[in-house]
Amino acid sequence: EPPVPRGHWFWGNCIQFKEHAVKFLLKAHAQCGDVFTVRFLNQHITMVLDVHSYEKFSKERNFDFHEITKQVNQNVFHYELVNSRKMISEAGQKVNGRHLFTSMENFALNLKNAFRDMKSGNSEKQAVGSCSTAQLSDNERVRDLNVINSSTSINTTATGSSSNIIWPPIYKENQLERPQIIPNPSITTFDKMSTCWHEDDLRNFASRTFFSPLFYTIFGRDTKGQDTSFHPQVFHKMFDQFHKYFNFLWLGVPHQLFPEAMSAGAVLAQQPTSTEMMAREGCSEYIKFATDFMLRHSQSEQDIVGHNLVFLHVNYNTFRVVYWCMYKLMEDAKIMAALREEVEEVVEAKRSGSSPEEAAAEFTADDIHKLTLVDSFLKEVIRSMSGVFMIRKVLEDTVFTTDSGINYNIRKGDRVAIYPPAFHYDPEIYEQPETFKFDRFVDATFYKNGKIVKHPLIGFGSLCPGQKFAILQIKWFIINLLNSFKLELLDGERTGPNTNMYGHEILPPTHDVRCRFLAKDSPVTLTYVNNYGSHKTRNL
Ligand code: HEM
Repeated sequence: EPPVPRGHWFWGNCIQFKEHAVKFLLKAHAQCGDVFTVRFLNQHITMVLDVHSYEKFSKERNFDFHEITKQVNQNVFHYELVNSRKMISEAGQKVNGRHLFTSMENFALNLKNAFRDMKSGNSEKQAVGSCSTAQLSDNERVRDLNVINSSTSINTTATGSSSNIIWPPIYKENQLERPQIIPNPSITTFDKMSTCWHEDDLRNFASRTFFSPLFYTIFGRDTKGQDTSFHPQVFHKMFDQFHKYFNFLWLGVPHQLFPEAMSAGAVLAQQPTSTEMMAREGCSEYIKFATDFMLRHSQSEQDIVGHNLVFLHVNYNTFRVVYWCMYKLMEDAKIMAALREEVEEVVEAKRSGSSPEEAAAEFTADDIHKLTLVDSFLKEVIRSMSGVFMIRKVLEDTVFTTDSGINYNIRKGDRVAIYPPAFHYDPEIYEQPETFKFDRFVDATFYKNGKIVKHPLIGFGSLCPGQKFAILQIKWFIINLLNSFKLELLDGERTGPNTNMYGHEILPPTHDVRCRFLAKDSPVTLTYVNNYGSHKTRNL
């Protein structure tokens, strides 16, 4: 049986893990070997800390991921997905193959709009939604969404005591009784932001340039063009608040202990009905498929709300990576200069038209992937910031044979995990793992125990269906960002990953930083070209 590292008689290894998961696991590995079992209160997780055993681990049929997602869905988002294996496997195809390119095309359009709005000042119109108390149940009536119109802050508060707020909200059987989201008339416009530098919190800047297009790519836009509480900036703010408690919630600690998470959850539950959602312009194929699937399996509107939030939750990882990309570019002038040079060179080579106004450059997915420094930089961000478990439930007593041929008896009912951050910070695989080296992955091969590591970067686990889409989105964002903006940190502003949050797919920062940015004059217009031919053209 795998050995067990020493821990507290009651907490097990909780405290060591919370202090610094990677340091604890690397130390336990040195003492116990490649496979050992840690204990969190009464839950046992067997860690397979051998990078060469990754494929065997991923392919072991008795190690099941669905039991884990079921736990997250129930404990955090309060719903159960009927026929979940089929649903995830079929929905996952909606962001892969030819769908990858159409999804990307939608994202690129939304990104273009977000950048255009940033420059014209439109993105600073913060839509504000509040529920009409006449239309709401008692539980919903206590929520009042106040969004302060400011370039730097959105303040969403729930009036009434938090104990009045119920998460998950209780809907009546009639699906039309879902909370109505009403248009909010208070919209403020701001001056154009071109021609001068603007200061902002990095989260806010990243939210307006990246989270907004991400949100619209998933949920589309209201065809009537109404601004409501179902708005990217409101959801971003609330998700941030909700996510702080994610590790506790999925382990099963009751929501009631976290009033802040409950009030955020109550706001996040205010979504269009499934019919309204599917009619939204640009609603993703993934959401449409999943909603239709769930309706066919007689799932409730509340279940669909829960699923929408799970989907936003997985996409939120992409936002977190983008935050770190922006930060790392600004933190080191050398990195900024090197990536800017690579992007400008490619854009210049591709640009057409003689005057700046006519200048345009087209990129296919292949073109995007050819930028080797952008590629390496993104991998380095994922290496240094991922915090996720690749965790499975053990369905049957299993003899697991590591790559080096050692057998371990793994018990049915336990959990078993690979911990990618422990590989990502293994000094034998990565020289000076604590140092951020943006070009680390250029033409690089990594070794452990003298053998090539086939999968040195495991930030997406083995099952994430969104990996290709996320990578393409982020690279395209970086190219557009460098093409359109100059950006820098304000003096003395520094942050780092919050290592108390290991367990999140991508670590959040310990605190936010202030930055300033300047929209470039007449940047080259960048267009993403769908390799498979635009679905928009095909539909004509
Ligand atoms: C940088 C961005 C992302 C990161 C770091 C990330 C990471 C992960 C990880 C670590 C897992 C668990 C996989 C495993 O244990 O083998 C996962 C699962 C999943 N991810 Fe992602 N992900 C990202 C973006 C996305 C996007 C954009 C989508 C959708 C378009 C997505 C959809 C999913 C889904 C549906 C699952 C659950 C799969 C299942 O239940 O079988 N992810 N992701």
